[in-house]
Amino acid sequence: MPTMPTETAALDARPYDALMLYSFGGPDKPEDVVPFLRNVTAGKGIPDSRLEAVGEHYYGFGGKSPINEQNLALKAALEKEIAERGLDLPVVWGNRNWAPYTTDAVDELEAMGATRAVTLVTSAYSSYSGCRQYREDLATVLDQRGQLGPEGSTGVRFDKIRSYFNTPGYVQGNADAVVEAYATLAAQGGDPAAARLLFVTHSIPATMDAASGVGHATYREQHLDIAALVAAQAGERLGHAVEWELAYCSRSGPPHQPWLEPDVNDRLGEFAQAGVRDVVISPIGFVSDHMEVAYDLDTEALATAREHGMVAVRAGTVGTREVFVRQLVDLVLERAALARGEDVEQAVVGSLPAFPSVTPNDCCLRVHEQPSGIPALCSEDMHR
Ligand SMILES: CC1=C(CCC(=O)O)c2cc3nc(cc4[nH]c(cc5[nH]c(cc1n2)c(C)c5CCC(=O)O)c(CCC(=O)O)c4C)C(CCC(=O)O)=C3C
Ligand SMILES: [Fe+2]
Repeated sequence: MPTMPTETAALDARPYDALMLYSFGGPDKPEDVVPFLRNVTAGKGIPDSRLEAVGEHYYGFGGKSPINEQNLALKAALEKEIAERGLDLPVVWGNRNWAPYTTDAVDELEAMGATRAVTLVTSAYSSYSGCRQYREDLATVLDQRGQLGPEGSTGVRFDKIRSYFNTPGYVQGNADAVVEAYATLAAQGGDPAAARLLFVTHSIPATMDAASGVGHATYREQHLDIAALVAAQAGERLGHAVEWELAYCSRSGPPHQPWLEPDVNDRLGEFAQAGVRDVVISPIGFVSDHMEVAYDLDTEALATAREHGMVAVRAGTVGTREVFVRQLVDLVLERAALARGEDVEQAVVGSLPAFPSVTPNDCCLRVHEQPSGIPALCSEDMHR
């Protein structure tokens, strides 16, 4: 193909002819809640009591999770950024647990004649839940469609961009949101200079955290690495030191099973006991204000803080912030250059290296050294 100057930008996404935005999914209406929860929890050993409670969280929001609209907004923002760069890369959206499902996205890719897609999952960190589970589900769906061979897809090929928690755009987007939250705290009569910064992410079983550390830092370590950066960037801009720590939300699983701790509510209680009155909560584990944020933080954790008489503000998620969307498109182009075999400089921040986009075969298992037997795409053995 001749490289005419007007086509230069458009060629940058080669070999990809589509971008797949791949997310969790959530119910759109009350009738969806139970089937959605069944999809999420099939074979996961989550107690019925927890499922009933989570169902109530959704019903409290009219049976509708905000996540689908947030993904549509992210899709639109990506399309805009892609168009502004003169790239020809249609975006399709699919979810693991609700419509449009993974298989719907594959149908759409086929209908548009795509042959090789680059995948962007809406999880910034590497663990079973944010990395391998997506790759397993994609392989399983291809298998159900009769499109899985020993090296991966025999139909549309799928690559993925690397985990992006330690990229400049992700960290800056979170730091911007934290700075804004400190201003809100001051406007609400809080004392920003005294406020603690409590980062929050999704708790996972301790065994899953251990398994997340094959070939790279664990899920917990990934958070600690960039939390330090977000706090330092925010502190510099606020003009005072920021004391921070990491807590967890949304624990499920049976009570005897260890999950990452402390729980955000427990930690807020301890803060109150220690005389801390002002808190900024930064949900660095999540990319949008979906139910885990809207319920577990905005409803539950903020109520806990109020009960203790604290002034607490929840910082935003990166959502569709420009700095984040630009970063995602940069990562798509970086992945494309890697696929073309070019030498590319991978932008990273913090002390950890760029995470792999073709993972070790035993990357992010549910349990260390216990392969599920379920094939997972985008690994050394299954890179198609
Ligand atoms: C690390 C992580 C993220 C963050 C990364 C990312 O953002 O992807 C995340 C995101 C999300 N989790 C979500 C919802 C749920 N997660 C559940 C259960 C679980 N999550 C886990 C982990 C994670 N989950 C784990 C280890 C379980 C136990 C089951 C298992 O071992 O796999 C359950 C079952 C009930 C319950 O146990 O709570 C639900 C309903 C939604 C949708 C929200 C909406 O609808 O707006 C989103 C974005
Ligand atoms: Fe979850």
